[in-house]
Amino acid sequence: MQAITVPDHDFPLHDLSATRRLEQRALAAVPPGTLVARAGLSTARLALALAPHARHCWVLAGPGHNGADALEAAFHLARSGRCVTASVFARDGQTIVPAAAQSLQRARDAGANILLNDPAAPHGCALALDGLLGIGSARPIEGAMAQAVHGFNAIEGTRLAVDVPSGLDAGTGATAGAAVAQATDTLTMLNLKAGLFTGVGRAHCGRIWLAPLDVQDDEPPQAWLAGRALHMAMRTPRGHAQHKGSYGDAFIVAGALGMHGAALLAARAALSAGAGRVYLSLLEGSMPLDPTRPELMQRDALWNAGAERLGTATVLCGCGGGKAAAATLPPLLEQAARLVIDADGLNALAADGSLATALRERDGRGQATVLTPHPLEAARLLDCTAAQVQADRLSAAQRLADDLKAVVVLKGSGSVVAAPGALPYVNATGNAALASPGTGDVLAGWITGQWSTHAGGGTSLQALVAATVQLHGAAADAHAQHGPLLALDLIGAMQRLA
Ligand SMILES: NC(=O)C1=CN([C@@H]2O[C@H](COP(=O)(O)OP(=O)(O)OC[C@H]3O[C@@H](n4cnc5c(N)ncnc54)[C@H](OP(=O)(O)O)[C@@H]3O)[C@@H](O)[C@H]2O)[C@@H](O)CC1
Ligand SMILES: Nc1ncnc2c1ncn2[C@@H]1O[C@H](COP(=O)(O)OP(=O)(O)O)[C@@H](O)[C@H]1O
Repeated sequence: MQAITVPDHDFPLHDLSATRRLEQRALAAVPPGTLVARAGLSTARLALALAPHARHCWVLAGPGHNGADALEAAFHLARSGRCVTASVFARDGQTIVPAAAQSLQRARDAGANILLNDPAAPHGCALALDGLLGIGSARPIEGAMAQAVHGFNAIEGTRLAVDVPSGLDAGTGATAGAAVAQATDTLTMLNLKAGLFTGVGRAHCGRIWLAPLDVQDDEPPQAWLAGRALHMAMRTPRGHAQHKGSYGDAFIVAGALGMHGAALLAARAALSAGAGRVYLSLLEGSMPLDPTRPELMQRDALWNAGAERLGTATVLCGCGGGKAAAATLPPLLEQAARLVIDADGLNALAADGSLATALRERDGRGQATVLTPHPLEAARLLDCTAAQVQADRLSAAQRLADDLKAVVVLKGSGSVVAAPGALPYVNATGNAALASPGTGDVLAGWITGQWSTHAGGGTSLQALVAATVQLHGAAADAHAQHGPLLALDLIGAMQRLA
């Protein structure tokens, strides 16, 4: 059993079809009941480690194998002297699976109190196990089972989800319905399911643990949980004889009236990421020199700098750019060798099909592009709703990457970094301290600066972007106990970790 935080190396993530194939092969390889026995024992061990002093335990069990795992854990908890109430839920006339019936009998024989369709939480319980639904969750949870979920969520203490928090789609990280378990810990079996790490997955799972159940995970992955090695690979030492020209020019094309702060955040982030020279070109109005960052240079209309300069620079367009961003895109799409498009640059792309066509054509000329949409910006690009994007973040990001021939960061909890024809990364760092204005500008600026320093290197662009997303989140994780992280402070926090 291992806690999954940020893995050292990229860790395979699976969708539910691959999980089912793995489960079926594993079941066929061992005597009946073996996997449920292992899952139940692992669950009980983790529960006792997390809540060693809990006397009263509440085990919620559904009619399927998720319930069987939980009832097997109930047996071990009762046998270890805990006072266990196991509430089993099944529709009228529905029989629970044989494995669950066997474990139920063992739990009852060990002294557990068994209740049927009773959602009331026992008094004084400091440990609750959610084994209502796992990967077989098929529709919104209703009725007594929904009440039990709400009762589970109200337990003050350890709330351990078995395999998957009930009501969460472990393939996508979306939920159906209002009743969704809110765990403090989730012990997932056999493999890591992608939906535990993106969308609302992390919010519902709490800490994530993996119990491989002695089964070799040999299914090809559908995505990677980004490992720490990605960021480490970006930490290339500066050569003794290198000069600022070795780290490239970054052009920041951003900042409409009233939004100059966004432009400044992006420019400062590009500078802190290591770009050799950072030039800021405001889209509207003017701004005095930044006295605390005199290294920044301002230039007019850099989008008209011509093919020679744009062809060697790394350019960011967007970041508080307002409607003025649209007019800068035709020359940038045609001439910029390396182009990051954020915020209003993305909205301009969504509004004008000819810009999207120009974006697609860049790939054929060997010009690379990074797009950094949040879910609503992604929805505009995909011509759907933000809810539809959030319903399956991995495939939304992949569709955008494949269609627009760009590396795409779909931002939010568990950011997805997709590239055409490659498996997406899911980022394992970050938290709601990042839900503060301007942190996206910092991300876009840092990607631009980082890319500028690696412009000639062999690192894959997708890996470089995923490494920056990881660093951005890690800075927030280091700050997690201190409330929102202000965007300017985020730059300093990233610099300390870089
Ligand atoms: N097989 C093994 O040995 C291993 C299995 N493992 C474990 O098994 C889990 C998968 O088990 P599973 O396939 O039985 O599905 P599971 O999540 O229990 O749910 C299906 C049941 O729920 C019902 N149901 C569905 N939706 C519902 C709703 N909204 N509201 C109410 N009921 C609903 C549905 O019946 P229905 O009502 O749809 O007819 C069906 O009865 C997996 O997550 C892991 O924990 C692993 O430990 C490895 C070893
Ligand atoms: N709950 C969260 N968990 C992880 N990352 C988050 C969370 N909320 C926001 N973020 C990150 O913060 C950044 C916000 O970007 P964005 O929405 O563009 O904000 P802004 O436009 O104000 O800069 C993104 O990188 C996003 O992934």
